[in-house]
Amino acid sequence: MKYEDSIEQSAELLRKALPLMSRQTAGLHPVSYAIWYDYVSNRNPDLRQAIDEVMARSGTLDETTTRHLFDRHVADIDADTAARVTEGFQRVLGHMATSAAQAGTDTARFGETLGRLSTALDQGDGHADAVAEALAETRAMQGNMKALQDRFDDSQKQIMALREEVRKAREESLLDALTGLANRRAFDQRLAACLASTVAGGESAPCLLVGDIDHFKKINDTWGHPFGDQVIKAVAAVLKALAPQGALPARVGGEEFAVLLPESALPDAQSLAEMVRQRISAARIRRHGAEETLARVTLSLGVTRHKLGESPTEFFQRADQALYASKTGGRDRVTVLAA
Ligand SMILES: Nc1nc2c(ncn2[C@@H]2O[C@H](COP(=O)(O)OP(=O)(O)OP(=O)(O)O)[C@@H](O)[C@H]2O)c(=O)[nH]1
Repeated sequence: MKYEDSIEQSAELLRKALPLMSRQTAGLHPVSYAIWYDYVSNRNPDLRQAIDEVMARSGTLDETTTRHLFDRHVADIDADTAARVTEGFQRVLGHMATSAAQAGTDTARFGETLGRLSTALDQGDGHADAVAEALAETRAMQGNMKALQDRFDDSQKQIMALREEVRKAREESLLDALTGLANRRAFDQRLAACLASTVAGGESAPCLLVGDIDHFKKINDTWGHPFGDQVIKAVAAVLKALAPQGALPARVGGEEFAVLLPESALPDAQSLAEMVRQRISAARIRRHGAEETLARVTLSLGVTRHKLGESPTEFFQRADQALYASKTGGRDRVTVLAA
């Protein structure tokens, strides 16, 4: 879920979320704010459905359910960021609560003054004084309201900054830091979503390439770990460059890669794997700061096509079997295992 709302949109969503939050038995805190914000924004269908189901069943969200929904549908970010953001929301909402209480006090005081003035006017005495007092009170009230508005605006900005932090953390949690490719977590999520939306028919189906750098341990042992990292980055760059639009190249393990092709014919997936293999085998990776070039780096690959109804694990395992056949068959090759 991405949070890219303008301040105005965010304020509007906040206005919609607050009354919903306040009707629950769970307290008014950042965790409940986060789920109700997503609920009213209508962009998290799974969360919305889950909340609707709980509400239909029990009529309210308690603390445990609120926390559970947050963990499950909103907070897939690391614990440190979640703690920092939670604390930030706490501060902002606390600030807003103080402002709202202050507004209540000011309004009550203003009401009392007007009441007193109205009585004085009814009794017909001290008109001039009463009008002057009313004017002064009105001005003071306007000043207070302006200050209150500024504080709300400030709180909104802080909320936006916190949301941006969550968005970035979430994005980073799906990327492999070394290569910038999708990481295993992102790959698993996309694979599951892709298979869930697959329908029968036609030549096209999800296809999967998995690749593993050959004799990588030897590369590390001979040239050192930093150079091993450089090789991993070079392989990632080839995958990134050759993956067609819509495909997801990912680093799924230390020296293991995968490319998910959501809709492809098996021969096309095979050609892509062959192209990747050739490009890597033809490349010569130079050590940073060194003149000599390295002996060839090669990649073994396995390719398969999804069988309708098959789980992500079964699908991946068959691609892995194909990869294993490439390894045992001599490496630097592509093996295809049809479904
Ligand atoms: N430099 C570097 N090495 C890594 C990283 N992750 C895993 N490795 C190393 O990758 C090596 C994998 O070696 P193995 O699985 O034994 O296989 P291999 O030497 O590649 O041989 P084959 O796969 O059989 O061709 C291990 O030595 C790991 O330490 C990483 O991020 N950077």
